Amino acid sequence: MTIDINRVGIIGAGQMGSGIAQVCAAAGLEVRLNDREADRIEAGLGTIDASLAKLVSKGTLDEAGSRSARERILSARTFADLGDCDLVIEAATENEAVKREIFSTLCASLRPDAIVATNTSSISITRLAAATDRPERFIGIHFMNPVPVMQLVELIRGIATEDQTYESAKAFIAKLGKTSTMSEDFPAFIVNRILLPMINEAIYTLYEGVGSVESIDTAMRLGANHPMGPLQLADFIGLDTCLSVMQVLYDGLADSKYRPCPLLVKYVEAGWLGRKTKRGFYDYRGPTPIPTR
Ligand SMILES: CC(=O)CC(=O)SCCNC(=O)CCNC(=O)[C@H](O)C(C)(C)COP(=O)(O)OP(=O)(O)OC[C@H]1O[C@@H](n2cnc3c(N)ncnc32)[C@H](O)[C@@H]1OP(=O)(O)O
Ligand SMILES: NC(=O)C1=CN([C@@H]2O[C@H](COP(=O)(O)OP(=O)(O)OC[C@H]3O[C@@H](n4cnc5c(N)ncnc54)[C@H](OP(=O)(O)O)[C@@H]3O)[C@@H](O)[C@H]2O)C=CC1
Repeated sequence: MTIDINRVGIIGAGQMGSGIAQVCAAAGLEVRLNDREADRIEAGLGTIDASLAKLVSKGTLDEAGSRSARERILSARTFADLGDCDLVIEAATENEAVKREIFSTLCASLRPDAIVATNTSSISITRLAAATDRPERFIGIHFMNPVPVMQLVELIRGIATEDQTYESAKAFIAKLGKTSTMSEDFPAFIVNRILLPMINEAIYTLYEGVGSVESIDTAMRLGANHPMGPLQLADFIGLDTCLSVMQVLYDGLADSKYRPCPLLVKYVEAGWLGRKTKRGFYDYRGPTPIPTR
């Protein structure tokens, strides 16, 4: 029997957590948004307001729909505030230690029948499940960025995930009006197994001087019809997340073809993480993005 998901908790109010909160609320679900700092939750709510306003200005959503969606999202300062949720989705930083720590403290606050999910881009679902008290009710629910716009959600079962958990997650995604696909639990699943090596290769292309930031992005936008150039997309995803995914691929598949580009490592070490820190392969501090190389 599938569990009908009506109340969703979200941990991590960054670009993904806020987007997931928004689409859940817009679909009529009650949402509790958590982060480790109150100002992060406030910033996440600000992102949601801006995104809802964009949808209203495009005529995709009316004012009343936007207001009622926003009212369905409450701040959750502690994990205890997630205690009445049917599903909790972790969307914190792409770092296994951070996620394991969250799961090891979260579960005691939840109903025994609640489903726990992770939005990880790459990390083993089976390993993360082992940090919970309910591996059979744990699953990967991997949304794409920007969540309000992208149609796909990857579902990834760990070794212990029960059919009922998978079917409940599938029904939840259908309720959001999105399309789910099933990926096996291998490093970075399907989308990022293919997308991130392409982005890493674009960074090598820059590193080796084959082209500038602008020529690489223009080449892929106009020559391969990608909506964003790969370096623009890397900045959009977050260079820290890109590096973490490449490291998971490199460690998990033990193949040198996944070696993270040293230039990517350097940008992350500089704290130039892309749009979220206003500098990456482009500098976003002025009115228009300027290539940094
Ligand atoms: C790393 C991982 O684990 C997995 C991942 O997510 S990988 C990343 C996957 N995502 C991608 O590859 C995104 C690639 N980029 C794109 O598809 C497009 O550039 C984009 C949809 C992001 C923006 O499209 P664009 O045409 O350049 O810009 P823009 O015209 O501003 O936006 C297109 C539409 O989306 C809407 N939109 C964009 N961002 C939005 C947001 N955050 N909230 C609400 N609406 C938004 C715009 O209002 C616009 O709507 P209309 O078509 O109705 O006018
Ligand atoms: N960016 C993308 O395109 C995509 C990302 N993902 C995945 O989604 C997840 C989140 O990514 P994204 O939203 O981009 O990252 P962001 O950096 O935008 O947001 C992460 C948020 O999690 C918070 N956080 C860190 N530690 C904790 C904790 N212990 N408890 C609660 N909150 C915490 C961070 O706070 P602080 O900043 O203070 O550390 C930050 O607010 C990652 O697993 C990522 O791989 C999946 C699909 C696409």
